[in-house]
Amino acid sequence: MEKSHGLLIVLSGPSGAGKGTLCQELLRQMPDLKYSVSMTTRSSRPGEVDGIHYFFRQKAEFEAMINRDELLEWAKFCDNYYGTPRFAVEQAIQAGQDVILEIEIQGALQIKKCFPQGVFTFIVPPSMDVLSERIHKRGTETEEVIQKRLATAIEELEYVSEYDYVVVNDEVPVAVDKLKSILIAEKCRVKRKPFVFKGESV
Ligand SMILES: Nc1nc2c(ncn2[C@@H]2O[C@H](COP(=O)(O)OP(=O)(O)O)[C@@H](O)[C@H]2O)c(=O)[nH]1
Ligand SMILES: Nc1ncnc2c1ncn2[C@@H]1O[C@H](COP(=O)(O)OP(=O)(O)O)[C@@H](O)[C@H]1O
Repeated sequence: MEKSHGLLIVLSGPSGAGKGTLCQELLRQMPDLKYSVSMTTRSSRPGEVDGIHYFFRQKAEFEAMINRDELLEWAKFCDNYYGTPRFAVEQAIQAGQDVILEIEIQGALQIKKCFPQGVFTFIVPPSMDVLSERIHKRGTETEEVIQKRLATAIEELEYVSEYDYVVVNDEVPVAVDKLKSILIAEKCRVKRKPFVFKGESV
């Protein structure tokens, strides 16, 4: 059988919903899955490593990448730029590897336009109180930034209907099992429209 393209999995959800936690566990359990390392202009948090968690870049460099069309999608979120480097994702999918993108909604909607065959999954917390509690406990942002993110979260929840799947992150193992089930089912689909990459004709 001819080798098919990999899956493009898009994971979104409010800040503190648990995307990073679930993604890390999913990658541990599914080591063939490739994590797309995003580019951002925000400062690194303690423990975050350039090139592993994000590519941390200055605004000018980020804007130059936008101008060279080197980002598959990008968005401004809470005063910083975030974007997906195009090359690594396209190369992996073309090689048959499944790729996971952990991105916010504006970016996910851009991806949906160019790759509607992606698997769009939204992570939600069990409640807004739990979200607030988790984001405070994480302790990585100032109170001002936390409040901005919680306000943004309420707007973000309106977009669940744009996604194919929604997973409530109550218990980590349960939510990870759900994500795994989604991926396994998606990989068993009989029909999927092929990806058309930049510069290729349909
Ligand atoms: N559009 C887009 N959003 C991204 C990208 N990388 C990360 N994000 C999103 O940007 C938002 C802020 O991320 P971050 O500053 O790491 O905060 P956190 O979600 O609270 O851990 C989250 O919703 C991320 O999913 C990207 O490449 N593109
Ligand atoms: N199911 C869960 N139960 C309890 N705490 C969780 C759960 N999922 C994530 N957390 C914690 O909540 C905080 C936010 O999770 P994180 O993965 O950083 O969210 P996001 O990447 O969506 O911003 C972290 O401190 C994480 O350890």
